[in-house]
Amino acid sequence: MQQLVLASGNAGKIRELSAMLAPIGIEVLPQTAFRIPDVEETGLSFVENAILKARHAAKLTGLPALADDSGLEVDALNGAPGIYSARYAGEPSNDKANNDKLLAEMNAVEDSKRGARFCCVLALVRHADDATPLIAEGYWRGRILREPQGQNGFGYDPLFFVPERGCASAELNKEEKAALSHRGQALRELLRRLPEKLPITR
Ligand SMILES: O=c1nc[nH]c2c1ncn2[C@H]1C[C@H](O)[C@@H](COP(=O)(O)OP(=O)(O)OP(=O)(O)O)O1
Ligand SMILES: [Mg+2]
Repeated sequence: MQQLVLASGNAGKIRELSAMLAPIGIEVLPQTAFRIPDVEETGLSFVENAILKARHAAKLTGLPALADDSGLEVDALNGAPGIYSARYAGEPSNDKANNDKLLAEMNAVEDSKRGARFCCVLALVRHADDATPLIAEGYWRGRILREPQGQNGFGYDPLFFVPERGCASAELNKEEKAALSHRGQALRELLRRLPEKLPITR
C-alpha cells in the first residue's frame, strides 16, 4: 500500500497514527490535506462511525482510507461519554470544556469507583464502497483523576490515570503511550490482519 488517507481532523490522532505507520513505510495523508470536511458521525457505535468516516474520505480522494473512532467509557457514568466523547460539552468539540465537564460529573464519585477505559476502533476501506472493511479494536483501562496532570497527548489524556505507569496518559511520551494505548493496540491488530485484505482492488 503506497498511500493512505487518514480520515480524521484530530491533530492528536493524526500525530499518533502517522508516527506509528511511518516506520513501516505507509505514507499517511491526513484528510485535512485534501480539505475534506468532517462527516456527521451519525452511528450508534464506534464501528459504525469509523466506517462512515473512512468511506467518506475514500469517496472524496479515490484513495484507501483509514479512520479512527475512539472515546472514553467511564464506569460510574454507565459508559458515557462513549461515542459522544468529542462532543461531550457540546459542539464544536473542545478538549478543555470536555475535561471540565467530566471532572464535574465525577466530583462526587469516590476513588474506588473511578474506573474507565479508552476505546479505539480503526476501519480501513480499500475504496468507498468496500464491502469488507478491515476493523480492529483496542481498549485501555485506567482511572479518572481529580485534576489534570501532564502536557502531552490530547483529549482526555490529562485526566486518565495509567495504572501500569502510575501517572497520567498526558505524562507519557508518544512511544510510551503507543505501547499501551487503545490506539496502539488497535493499530497493531490492524497491521497483523492487513494481509487478509490484499491486494487492494475494487
Ligand atoms: O488517546 C486518546 N487520548 C485522549 N483522548 C482521546 C484519545 N482517543 C480518543 N480520545 C477522545 C478525544 C475525543 O474527545 C474523542 C474522540 O472522538 P472522535 O470522534 O473519534 O474524534 P474527533 O472528532 O476528535 O476526530 P475525527 O472524528 O475527525 O477523527 O475521544
Ligand atoms: Mg469525530
